[in-house]
Amino acid sequence: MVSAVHNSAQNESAAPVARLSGIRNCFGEECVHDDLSLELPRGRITALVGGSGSGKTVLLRTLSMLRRPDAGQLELFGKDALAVGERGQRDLRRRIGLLFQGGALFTALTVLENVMLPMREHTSVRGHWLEELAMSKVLLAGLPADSAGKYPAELSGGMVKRAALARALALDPSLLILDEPTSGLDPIAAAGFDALIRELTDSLGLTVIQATHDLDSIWRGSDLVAFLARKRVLAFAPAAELAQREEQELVAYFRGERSAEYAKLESSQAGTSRGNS
Ligand SMILES: Nc1ncnc2c1ncn2[C@@H]1O[C@H](COP(=O)(O)OP(=O)(O)OP(=O)(O)O)[C@@H](O)[C@H]1O
Repeated sequence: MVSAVHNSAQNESAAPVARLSGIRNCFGEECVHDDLSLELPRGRITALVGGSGSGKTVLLRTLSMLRRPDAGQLELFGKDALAVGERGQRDLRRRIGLLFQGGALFTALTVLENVMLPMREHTSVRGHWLEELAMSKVLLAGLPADSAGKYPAELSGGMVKRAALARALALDPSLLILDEPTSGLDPIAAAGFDALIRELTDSLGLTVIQATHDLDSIWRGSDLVAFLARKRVLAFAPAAELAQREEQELVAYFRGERSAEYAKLESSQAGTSRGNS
């Protein structure tokens, strides 16, 4: 019995955190995904990229069990997420931290109250322990202690994202799912957010998938890039590898005009920082 438990723990740690295969998602006659497959390796940051409308958000909703696919398999933490029943799904959801576009914080609650909400709902921690635990998440997300008592409207855009991240971390998730976390942030705040995600991934052993259009996040903030096109994950590899591929969508994305402008900016910044050093 002990060794069976041990083996099952070992299997889980070797398996990908999430495995999607043969996924189809349709809205009426229109299918956004068809025969889509993807595996998220443990402890890595995956950037989910693709043109507008390619189905990044729908894929993240599928992965977080907010949307049941029309066909295909979804395995989370080694379990068949579409067959585990309501209670099983609740247990799996607890292991996922979500940060969707806009932050989606409750505006009538302070930052600390927002973070305490999922803790109240899913744990038996109460009283000052609850406050302390929530405070530890606020600090973990890189917010100053005095932001805990503030309302979302009193925070900058970057702080709202961090507050939403603190809430996503509330239940100590193993998988963090982020939908365009740096959109609307200036480049410095965005770089700070990317660095924080990297730090948390490394120190907490998180697995992260983030939909993004941000070239900095793709190149510097991720280990792997899942490129969505033709209703599936057309390619899954580090950005530098994808930039060498010849499929027309990848050429347009990684070697098109926007990329050339980015490369120019990168080399001028590198020149400036060399000049400064
Ligand atoms: N609830 C829905 N009902 C009908 N169609 C939907 C629904 N949700 C998404 N879609 C459609 O699915 C397609 C993919 O949408 P999705 O939001 O996943 O794209 P995206 O890649 O995240 O785009 P963006 O980069 O612009 O955020 C779009 O054509 C969208 O209109």
